[in-house]
Amino acid sequence: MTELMPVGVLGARGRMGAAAVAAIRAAPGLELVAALGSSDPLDPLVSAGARVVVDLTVPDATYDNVVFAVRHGMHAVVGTTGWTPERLEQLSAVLVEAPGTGVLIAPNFALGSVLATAFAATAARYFESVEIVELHHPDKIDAPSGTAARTARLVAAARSAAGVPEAPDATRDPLDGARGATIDGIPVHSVRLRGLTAHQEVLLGSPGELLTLRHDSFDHASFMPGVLLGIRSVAEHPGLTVGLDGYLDLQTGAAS
Ligand SMILES: NC(=O)C1=CN([C@@H]2O[C@H](COP(=O)(O)OP(=O)(O)OC[C@H]3O[C@@H](n4cnc5c(N)ncnc54)[C@H](O)[C@@H]3O)[C@@H](O)[C@H]2O)C=CC1
Ligand SMILES: O=C(O)C1=N[C@H](C(=O)O)C[C@H](O)C1
Repeated sequence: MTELMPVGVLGARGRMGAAAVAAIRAAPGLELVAALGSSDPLDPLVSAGARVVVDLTVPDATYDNVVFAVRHGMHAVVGTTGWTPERLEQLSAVLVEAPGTGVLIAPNFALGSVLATAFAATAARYFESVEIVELHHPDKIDAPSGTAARTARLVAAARSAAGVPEAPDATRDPLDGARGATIDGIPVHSVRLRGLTAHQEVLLGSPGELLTLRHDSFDHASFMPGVLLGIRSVAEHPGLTVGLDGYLDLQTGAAS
């Protein structure tokens, strides 16, 4: 008989956590052994024998949760936002002490979003201007979204590698916030609106043309295939992987 993979979920009573708990329960080959909330200690992950911990909590808690998992020999699949380049560096140092342990930090588990970000990075060097608009439900606590931050960083890196000059912008003395936040030189605008779930547009403009790359998650179901792929693949990817694209061959769409 094939052994089931024991999985623990942190943030199990949140929007994403509750959806992940249901998806794991329904997934062949996986066994939910712990479903913990904000007031629970983390020890049950260890006593229940979780091999993979899924973190879907809040930016303030996620780093400590992941370090706990790694130090106890568990792999981690993380959807929580708030991972700055400095935090990622700190986590990489922790992982050096735990060879063989894998951590996936995935700002977005929806395949369409992962593809849209990759397309944006590919297109970025060919346009004079790039701006990002992300639109979410008003219960989201972070802004800009983790997806927008990662998209901006990848777009900026691609433009810098190709030697693209700064985007033109004649604005003088704007009202605070009018031009959005700036991540690595890319303007990012955040909308919070009742009725929305998770949406992003990358606008790429050159004289006489506009390319819009838009992705919409209408339901948390969009994230679950990516969560399950992360759980099933993380042990085969020791060290730190940022972005679900690290587990995909985007040329063929297959899991690597
Ligand atoms: N990577 C992806 O595809 C997605 C990522 N997210 C991100 O996931 C995170 C959670 O989002 P939602 O579920 O919408 O938020 P939510 O607010 O509905 O859920 C967060 C849950 O975590 C719990 N929590 C807080 N601290 C905790 C701790 N130390 N241990 C255990 N549980 C703790 C809260 O009580 C709450 O139940 C956010 O950072 C969000 O941006 C959301 C959707 C998709
Ligand atoms: O909070 C959310 O809802 C989402 N958070 C992630 C992010 O910040 O990018 C992923 C998705 O946009 C939904």
